[in-house]
Formats: sequence, C-alpha cells, structure tokens
Amino acid sequence: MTIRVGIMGYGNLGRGVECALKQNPDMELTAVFTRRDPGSVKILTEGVNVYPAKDAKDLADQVDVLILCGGSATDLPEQTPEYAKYFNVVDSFDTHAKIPEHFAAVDKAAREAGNTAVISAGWDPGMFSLNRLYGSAVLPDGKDYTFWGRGVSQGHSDAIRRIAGVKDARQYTIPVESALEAIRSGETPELTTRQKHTRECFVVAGEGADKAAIEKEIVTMPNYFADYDTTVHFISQEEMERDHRSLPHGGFVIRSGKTGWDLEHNHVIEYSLKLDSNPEFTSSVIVACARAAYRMKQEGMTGCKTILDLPPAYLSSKSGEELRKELL
Ligand SMILES: NC(=O)C1=CN([C@@H]2O[C@H](COP(=O)(O)OP(=O)(O)OC[C@H]3O[C@@H](n4cnc5c(N)ncnc54)[C@H](OP(=O)(O)O)[C@@H]3O)[C@@H](O)[C@H]2O)C=CC1
Ligand SMILES: N[C@@H](C[C@H]1CC(C(=O)O)=NO1)C(=O)O
Repeated sequence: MTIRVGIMGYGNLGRGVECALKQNPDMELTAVFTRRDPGSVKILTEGVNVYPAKDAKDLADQVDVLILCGGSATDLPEQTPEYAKYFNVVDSFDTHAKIPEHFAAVDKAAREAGNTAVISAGWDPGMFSLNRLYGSAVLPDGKDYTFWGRGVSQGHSDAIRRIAGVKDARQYTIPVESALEAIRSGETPELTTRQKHTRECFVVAGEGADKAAIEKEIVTMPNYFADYDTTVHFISQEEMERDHRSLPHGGFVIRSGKTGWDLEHNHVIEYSLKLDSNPEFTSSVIVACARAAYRMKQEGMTGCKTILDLPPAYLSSKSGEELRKELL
C-alpha cells in the first residue's frame, strides 16, 4: 500500500517534491494542484493530472498527504490552515517569527477535521531546528550558532518576488567571515543578527517599475531583511537566467558546551549541509515528514506537529525491525 501524495503549488519546491517521490518507492504522486491555468503547468510524471487548486477538496479521497509548496510570505499562512480541513498536510513554512501563530491556526483546523499536519519541514526550520534541540538537550551549559550560505534562500527570494513590479529575484545569504572565524576558533561571542549575515539580492524589475520603491520595500521588510545589511542589484532577465540558474545553499549549526564539576571540559557538536539544490534537499526532508505524518495519522495522532514532534523512526521507510538491525 503506497502513500498517495498530492502537491499544492508547482514551483521550485513543487518540482523538488515530484522528483523526491521517485526516490521513495513507498510513496506515489497522485495529483498536482495549481492556482494558475492547469494547462500551463507541465509536470514530469506521466499519468498524473494537474488540477485547479479550487478543486482540491473534491479530490481528497485520492490523496493521503497533501504537500503545500507555496511561498511562506503570502501563500502558506492562508493555504495550510485551509487545506488542513480536508487533508493531512505538510508545509515548509519558514517565517520563523510567525511559526507560533501559524502552528495555532493549522492546529485548530487539523484538530477540528481529525487530520495530521506537519509545518515548517525543511532544513531551517527543520533539520537545523532538530540539531539545535539535540545540542541544547545534550549540552545544557553551552551556546549554539547557526550560519547559512553563501547560497540562495528560497524564502527570501520568494518574498522579493511578491513585491509589486518584481518579475524575478534571487537572494543570496552571506555569512560574515569574522563571526565565522571567531566561532570556529572556539570563541562564544554574543552576536547580533546583523553581525552574522549579510543579504545580496538580484532583482528583475518589470517595465516601468519603480526601482527605488522596490529596493526600499526589500531592505525594510520585517522578518526578512530589516535586521540585515542588504544590497539590491537590478539586472535583466537574460542576466538572471545566465548567472543565477542554480539554487545552491548550505550552512551549519554549532553547539559548544561544557561538562565537569567545574565545567572544565569543552565539547563541540557540528551539523553541516552543502546543498547543490536547496529545493531538492528541502523537498527530500518534506517527503520524509509526509511519511511520518501519514503514520501518525494511522495511529490517531492528529493536530499540528513540527519536525521536533515526529518520532525519528517514522521518517524512514524501513520498519522498526530493519532499523534496529541496521542502525542501532
Ligand atoms: N524550511 C525550509 O528549510 C525551507 C523552506 N522553503 C520555503 O519554500 C517556499 C517556496 O519556495 P519556492 O518553491 O522556491 O517558491 P516558488 O516561487 O518557486 O513557488 C511558490 C509558488 O508560486 C507559484 N509559482 C511558481 N512558479 C510560478 C510562475 N512561473 N508563475 C506564477 N506562479 C508561480 C506556485 O503556485 P501555483 O502553482 O499555485 O501558481 C508555487 O507554489 C519558500 O517561500 C520558503 O518559505 C524553501 C526552502 C527551505
Ligand atoms: N528557509 C530557508 C532555508 C535556510 C536558509 C536561510 C537563509 O539563507 O536565510 N534560512 O534558512 C530557505 O528558504 O531557503
């Protein structure tokens, strides 16, 4: 019995989920939904139809888990609570400051419908969140640091694309080298958001768009850019397609902590990612979380979860017996 997966929203993440499902034979794609004209959306999986998003709830009996691949800036706050009424859902919501309110809205909808929802699946939030939890649980006397990049943040790129007059955008996150060196040398400084990363944006503006207004909206955008030193470059669509086609990213979480009666012993935990494709890696995490959501629903564990609430074994396609044989 395969787990039947639907995709809501066909962009970088939607294509990534479609691809990731091919690497998970216990799961299959059964439907793709889009707010655009379905005829304009070409998917790569034969035998699967593209439907209008407005028809999704009528096809709920064909989907065990609906994976929401919309943007966190404006799509997911509406879509995840709405579709949790009809489906088990997974999303990648990554506006960190708004995760508590998103969780509450999705939890209300999922509980009322008896569905299971997983929000904020991916790598940050997601795998990095898990490693921050492991680090602080194991080394309570310590500090952790998270660094991203240099790479393309999909959330920040999506947020810029939502600005009136913007045709396309990529945002690169760049770690501040001096901060990196201090942490790697074992120092544990207090660093402000601005002292850890800068952000560089490449934007294609529409014909006649007000570039000064676009730049101002970017650099002052709360939760995304306001707390960072941000630069904005306006380029042509040709330059965008020539110089910014790939979506690499990565980063690491470091936890340094002390043990011993006099806290005399130092320990460092590091978890790092080097990603050729941010969307494909993120989608692979999301697909594993969709498997866990399905299993939790089968066991009556409904309502909203984050990756921190998922039993690790439920992420794997292997049975408990196989995992105990191979991984313990
Ligand atoms: N937690 C994490 O670690 C991560 C989270 N993310 C999140 O994933 C979100 C989605 O990122 P990403 O997939 O790159 O965003 P995209 O901009 O590629 O897609 C977002 C939505 O826009 C619509 N869309 C896509 N292409 C077009 C187009 N050509 N014209 C019009 N509409 C289009 C699609 O909806 P429709 O088909 O309905 O039109 C799609 O679902 C990000 O906002 C980010 O928050 C991303 C990476 C990591
Ligand atoms: N959510 C991020 C994933 C990581 C990357 C990131 C950043 O560069 O600011 N923050 O978290 C994304 O959308 O790519």
